[in-house]
Amino acid sequence: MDNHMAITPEEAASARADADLLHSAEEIAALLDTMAAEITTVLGDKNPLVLCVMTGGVIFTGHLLTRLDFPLEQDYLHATRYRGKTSGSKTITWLHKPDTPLQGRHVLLLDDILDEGYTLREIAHWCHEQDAASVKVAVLADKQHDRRVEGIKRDFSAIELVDRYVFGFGMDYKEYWRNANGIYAIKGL
Ligand SMILES: O=P(O)(O)OC[C@H]1O[C@H](OP(=O)(O)OP(=O)(O)O)[C@H](O)[C@@H]1O
Ligand code: HPA
Repeated sequence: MDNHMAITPEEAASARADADLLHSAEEIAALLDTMAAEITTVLGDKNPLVLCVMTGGVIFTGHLLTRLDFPLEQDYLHATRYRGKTSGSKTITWLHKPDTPLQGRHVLLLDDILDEGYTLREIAHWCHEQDAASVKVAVLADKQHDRRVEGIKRDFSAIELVDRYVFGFGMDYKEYWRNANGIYAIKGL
């Protein structure tokens, strides 16, 4: 079943033209320097297994990893609940689980956004079930509202985001503009 709410490239271009820039690439770069220093303090001697949550986490992961100058291993997983829509279902769909065994590992999950929290809560729960020694969560953006589910918190975040639908730096608007170099908010959302 195709769950995407497809829009045309022209509609995507128009959404981008009307959007508000909330956080520039330069601002994000400086905030990622700070986050990398914090992560280094906590995990720099732990040989962590760093797991990128695809798809949205990919750009954040790329920018952050070049700032982590200590031994680590990297793998990825793909779990999704929005699937190209602007509101998510309460259950997530696993599209890929990491090949690297998690048992006894200090796991660092990297994702673009902590919004209602269903996605990272289920992923963190699964990591604990795999007997990870510890599970930490780093997100580029932590959206501020009172709809967060119980049982999930982030350990590191660069940006406290306003409660609007955003895109850019890995985050999509109907599968477009993950490539936007900054964080933008859709007009009216
Ligand atoms: O905190 P939540 O409300 O659960 O939302 C956050 C999740 O939603 C997005 O993923 P999405 O389901 O859109 O998958 P994608 O990254 O593959 O687009 C985002 O990348 C997070 O993983
Ligand atoms: O605001 C958002 N933008 C893009 N993807 C998302 N996934 C959860 N919230 C968001």
